[in-house]
Amino acid sequence: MKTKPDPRRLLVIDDETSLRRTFRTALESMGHTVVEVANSAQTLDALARQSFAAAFLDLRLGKEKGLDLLPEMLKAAEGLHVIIVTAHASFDSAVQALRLGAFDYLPKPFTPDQLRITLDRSALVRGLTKRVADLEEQVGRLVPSPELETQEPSMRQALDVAFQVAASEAIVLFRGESGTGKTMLARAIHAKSRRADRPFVTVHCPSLSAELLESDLFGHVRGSFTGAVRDTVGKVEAAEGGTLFLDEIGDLPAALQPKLLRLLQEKAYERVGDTETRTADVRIMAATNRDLEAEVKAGRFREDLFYRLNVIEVTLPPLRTRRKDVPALAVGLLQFFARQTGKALTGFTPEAEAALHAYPWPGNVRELRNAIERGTILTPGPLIGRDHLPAQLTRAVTARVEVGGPVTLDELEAEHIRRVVEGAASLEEAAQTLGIDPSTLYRKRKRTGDPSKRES
Ligand SMILES: Nc1ncnc2c1ncn2[C@@H]1O[C@H](COP(=O)(O)OP(=O)(O)OP(=O)(O)O)[C@@H](O)[C@H]1O
Repeated sequence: MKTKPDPRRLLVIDDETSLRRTFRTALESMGHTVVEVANSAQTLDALARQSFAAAFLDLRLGKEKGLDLLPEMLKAAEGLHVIIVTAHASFDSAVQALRLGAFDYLPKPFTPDQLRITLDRSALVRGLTKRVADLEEQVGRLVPSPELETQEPSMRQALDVAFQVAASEAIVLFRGESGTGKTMLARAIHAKSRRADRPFVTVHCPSLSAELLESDLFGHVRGSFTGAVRDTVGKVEAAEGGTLFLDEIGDLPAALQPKLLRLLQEKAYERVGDTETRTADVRIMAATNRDLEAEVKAGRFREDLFYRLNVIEVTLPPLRTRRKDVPALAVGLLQFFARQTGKALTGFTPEAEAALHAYPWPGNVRELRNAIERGTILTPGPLIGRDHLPAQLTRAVTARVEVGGPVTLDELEAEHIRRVVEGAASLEEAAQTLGIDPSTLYRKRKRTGDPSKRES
């Protein structure tokens, strides 16, 4: 079994004993632990036994070549920083080693300072790599993974179009009410495109004045307006190689519309206050919950820009028209928030399920997400009950639950118990009114997940 990674343990691979000694003296004086090996077999054996922060590899190892060993080392110890060392420094071998995955290149003879600088850089990169991995994990815990399965034809169609164009460079315009998942789907398309490992940058069109939005988008040069104290990169440049997502495009100020059109058509733009024309390599996606055709008719949105944007249209249906998807979405969100809060939740009570089903969800998936988050926090577990959900959901069902109405006996019983408990001073009193004993009331309330009154 391998030892735990030790940030100070280094491997020196050199066939000359005297050079290994020189390395050892210099590295040990810097506080490192050194393991010396002389050939490829010993190297691979050492890598199988121990983890190293970095390895120094001589390009000439007697009859063996360091460049041949390098790929095997990287296979044996993924992410290892291999620093190539050679007296026969040549630009070609350096480039070849770096291409093969070497971390750095050190020509012999080197000074202790050169050694230290290379190792400092290696430690810095290792620290940053770990930080990025930690942050990615944290972000993963903050954002639920998108539920991309659907039982509703309108959503199926939207997803099909979206994923058909994912690999292309086509401009995509997402339409649909607020909270239907336009941003989520744009991100999912980006993640499936060849730009996936480049940035996804969002611009909220309504949040800034025309002047600030222009600077936010295209950047500005120092002195171009009061407060512009240094040259600043815009989001178009920040998204270089990736995707620029223009949210609420219907709110793009008229003054900026021709500039965006030029960006779409020619990929060209200038920073505010600059004369230099720059070119952008970005894929554009945009979203709107407005009736853009009406905006065009009213003269608020340029027709040519509308047609340029509307190449591929993906319309996300409101949640009230895709009720069959509510259970899967709700379960996915419950699992996400359970993981986030560390609670062992298994699902919903039948009454909570009925409430989720009956509610029209005017705020769409965003409202569903918030409702489930609330339920996850409020339930003592393992089920989310109806009363852990926001009041508007309960009201919607309560309004439906009437004697003689289209409700099940279970729903009627649960509602009757809830109202009696609400009006009683204690659970004993409620049980008496209901004609059952308190333990039966306790069991029934536990089943329906009604926590509105504590046991007295
Ligand atoms: N299919 C889905 N699976 C999981 N979560 C989803 C899904 N669709 C939307 N959400 C969640 O719902 C919330 C709203 O989604 P999103 O921001 O994409 O909506 P939007 O249409 O862009 O809203 P707005 O128009 O207000 O910007 C987000 O928290 C998102 O994570």
